[in-house]
Amino acid sequence: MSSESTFKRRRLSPPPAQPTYSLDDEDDAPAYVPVKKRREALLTKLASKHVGGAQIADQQRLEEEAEREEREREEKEGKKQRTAQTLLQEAQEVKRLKAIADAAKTDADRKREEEEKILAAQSAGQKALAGAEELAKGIVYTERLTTSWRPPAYIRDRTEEENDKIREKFHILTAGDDVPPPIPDFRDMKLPKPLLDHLKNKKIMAPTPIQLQGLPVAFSGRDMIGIAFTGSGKTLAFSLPLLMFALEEEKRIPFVQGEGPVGIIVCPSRELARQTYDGLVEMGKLMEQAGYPSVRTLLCIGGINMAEQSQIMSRGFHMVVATPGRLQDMLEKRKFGLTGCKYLCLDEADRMIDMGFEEDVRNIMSFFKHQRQTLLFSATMPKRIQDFAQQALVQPIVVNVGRAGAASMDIIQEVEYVKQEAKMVYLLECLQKTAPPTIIFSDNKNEVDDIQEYLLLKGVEAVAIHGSKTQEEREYAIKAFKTGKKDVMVASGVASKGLDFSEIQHVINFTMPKEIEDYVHQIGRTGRSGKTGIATTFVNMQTAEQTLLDLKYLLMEAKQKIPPFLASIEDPNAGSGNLGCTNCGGLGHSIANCPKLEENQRRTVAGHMGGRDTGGY
Ligand SMILES: Nc1ncnc2c1ncn2[C@@H]1O[C@H](COP(=O)(O)OP(=O)(O)OP(=O)(O)O)[C@@H](O)[C@H]1O
Repeated sequence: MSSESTFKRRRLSPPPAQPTYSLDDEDDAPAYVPVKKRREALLTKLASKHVGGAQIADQQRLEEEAEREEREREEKEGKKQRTAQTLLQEAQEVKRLKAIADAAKTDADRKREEEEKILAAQSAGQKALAGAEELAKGIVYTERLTTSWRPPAYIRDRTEEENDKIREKFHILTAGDDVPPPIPDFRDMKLPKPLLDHLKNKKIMAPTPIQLQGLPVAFSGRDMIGIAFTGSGKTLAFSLPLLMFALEEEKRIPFVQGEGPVGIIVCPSRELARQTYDGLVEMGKLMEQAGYPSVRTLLCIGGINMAEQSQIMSRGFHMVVATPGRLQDMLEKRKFGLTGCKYLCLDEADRMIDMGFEEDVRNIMSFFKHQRQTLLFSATMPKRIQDFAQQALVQPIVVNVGRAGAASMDIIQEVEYVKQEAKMVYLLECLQKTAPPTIIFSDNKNEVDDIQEYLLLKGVEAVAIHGSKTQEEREYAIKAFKTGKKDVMVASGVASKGLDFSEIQHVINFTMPKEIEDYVHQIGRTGRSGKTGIATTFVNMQTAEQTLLDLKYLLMEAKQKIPPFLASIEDPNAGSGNLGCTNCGGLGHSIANCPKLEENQRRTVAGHMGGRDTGGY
């Protein structure tokens, strides 16, 4: 029932009189009083008074004032109309200009926009790289961590222009806020003397570019993405800060059973983890001999009996070097926790994610109970991975030495056309190019075995590693090759990624890897720490044209000889401003036809069941 039917609406008091305005009360006057009326009112007012000279002046002033106000009001009204008109015109103008711009857009612009969309779509389905718990609880760290480390005063006093000059000299690009200064001398990094002596003994006299900028960043506690060529000394750039941090913590309060670690380095392969572990143990021992506190490192990789590590576990340990699978397993079984852990480094981070360890990494991150310093390192770091990894980092600094995905300039790259059936025989001839040691790569486990068998038959001392070999077999092979007992190692790419064998003379890619990033990592086993090496790659009809195009551009970038059959491949995107693939970094294609995208999709569907060697981790 409506209230109207019950109650008669009745006016109880007379309506308020129409508001009247006086000139004395202009402040309260919300409505317009025509100037004519105002003038009349003013004259009436003045007429009622005695008119003297001053009053006439007053009158004139008041009249002028009234006129001015009128003018202003008219102007305002006009402006309002004009504004409305202008906005409309503006909108039309914007539309017109956009149409012109659209028409003028080059194919390259349109392509770039298209690529950005593909990249965005790629990332859209991707969960942020952060711990599951952090993601679930929406924990976001906004403040960067700080440490007590400071560069010496004379370095702190350098101007930003001076710092930029140093970076320029070493071809270092940085991104991020408040980037710590580059330090081109180990002595200025406040390293303890035994460590400085150790570096000198290893003929490590001056920091490499990734070290001279990466170490100050890491010592300062900052999150970081470090990108530098294969063999450019990245391992030291993330191992030294962890060692220093461990020493500091042990010095503060000695660790007992059940305590630690303070930091973790995760590597994509067991061999790479062992290599990093060996380096840390060596430096730790050296420090202990020099009277510094004892710091302990746990190796946590698949294929080894963890009982061997029980002695370390029983004393409390400071550092862990691990592969993702075994580390996750240990954490889930509560063999140790990450409550006090503040340092996480992912070596070959992009590889790890590409190899399908993304979920494992996320799980590992969720065992951290506090904010950590997170560092990602690799020779190749496609933008896709950088963008996605940024979510796990706090105000990160990107340190980039050369283009991500570029090959080391210390490698002579030779690409040869060899028919499939002629490969084995030609391999023997190819081995003569240099003295040993030589590494031969193949992506296929069976082919690795076949090559080794053939070489053994021909009297070549060869060992082999791939994901299906037992841990003992792998360790034996690496040791025999490293110590020079064997001249040749035949390997699947994954099993030997990131391994630092000293003085490899020659890398032979028996099969050109489908992805150019794999090629960069594989040839990167030679030409390390400033020495020159040779890489020979066999290609033939079976090599995809796009892969060949990527290779052609990479050779061009590295100023290498381009064989005629590569030179003759035409780039369908030539001249369209193609800046390479934002997904994998390949220069010969765009993201729209990136082989890696296809591979990722295939892997998602197949659940890592492909025949390709994933290293057995
Ligand atoms: N400042 C330096 N001066 C000379 N040699 C160095 C220096 N730093 C490291 N090295 C040596 O260079 C070699 C390669 O280093 P490292 O394995 O760290 O390279 P990397 O950048 O990790 O390569 P990859 O990407 O292939 O894993 C090692 O033998 C190391 O001892």
